[in-house]
Amino acid sequence: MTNNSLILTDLHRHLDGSVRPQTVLELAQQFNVALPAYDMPTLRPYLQVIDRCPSVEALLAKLDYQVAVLGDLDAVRRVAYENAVDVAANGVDYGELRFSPAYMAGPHKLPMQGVVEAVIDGVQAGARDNDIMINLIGILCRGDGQQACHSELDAILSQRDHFVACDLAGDEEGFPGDLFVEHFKRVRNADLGVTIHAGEPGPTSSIWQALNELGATRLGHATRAPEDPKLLDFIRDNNIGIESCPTSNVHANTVADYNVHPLKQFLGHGIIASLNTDDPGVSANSIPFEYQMAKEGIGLSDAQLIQVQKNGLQMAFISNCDRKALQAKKQ
Ligand SMILES: O=c1[nH]cnc2c1ncn2[C@@H]1O[C@H](CO)[C@@H](O)[C@H]1O
Ligand SMILES: [Zn+2]
Repeated sequence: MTNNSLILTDLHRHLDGSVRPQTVLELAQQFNVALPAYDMPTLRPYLQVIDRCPSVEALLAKLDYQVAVLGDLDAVRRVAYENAVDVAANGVDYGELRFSPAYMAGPHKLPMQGVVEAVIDGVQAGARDNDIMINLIGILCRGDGQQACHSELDAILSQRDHFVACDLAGDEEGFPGDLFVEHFKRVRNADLGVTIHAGEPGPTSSIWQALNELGATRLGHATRAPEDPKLLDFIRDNNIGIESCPTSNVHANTVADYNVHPLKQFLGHGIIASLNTDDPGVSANSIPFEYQMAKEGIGLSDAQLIQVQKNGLQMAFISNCDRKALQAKKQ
């Protein structure tokens, strides 16, 4: 389903939502973390979505196991390294991994800057060993509130040169984007890109807010964008990239099924939308699986699948020079 002569990307993948189940189990034993079970068949349904969750919140609750086991900075480095290995194993040439320093540091009260450094270290080593290019996106966890998000941003900016962008994730309805205008001013002043989780499950006003007030040039999900035709036009006319994650949307019940996923409509509207995994640790998905479902479930044509793959490279938070260098690898 993917085209080998084109660069394959995964631009929306939470590093702290992509911890291998086996690693969760091993780290839990290492750090004496209580789990509902210690054998994989019994444990798996707690860690991963079996059919679907009733809501985004229910899906996100499953992620908590993945950070509960991060007992020290070596554990953080390990999951970061394994993330890079797993992205490469998906056949991806260029990946963007995002993570929340506060979410990862929280359970064992690790130093946030140390977490950032350990992630950088692990991802760099994994990318080097697997001959793949990976960039990092820092996440601000909306649910922690304004003050905590400023501290989280401090930790990210302490290693500014190792990031390409910042994102806002978590509880979109409880903590709307208006609370984070100052944070994203700081992000833009640091010359970092902006992508925002919006319109999943929040209303179209949340997407407008991300674009107009936070300065987003990319959107995570935006599954509710089709409710407002003017918004779709705006997204197309301003070359806003949409990071679609169909399996995650079906699992979180923000889209009823693949065959009603808006990706097809985005592409039909001329919007730059790409295919991504979101949280493979809970969804047990991969980039090849997303392309397969885009064809068989969403019903994209072969030409649309090629367009989606090209869109990934076009939307990437990299320079045009890097884009050309990546594409040259394939020729
Ligand atoms: O699909 C999603 N929607 C909104 N927030 C998410 C999603 N997946 C993960 N996170 C959030 O991202 C941070 C970890 O990277 C956590 O805040 C988690 O709740
Ligand atoms: Zn996400």
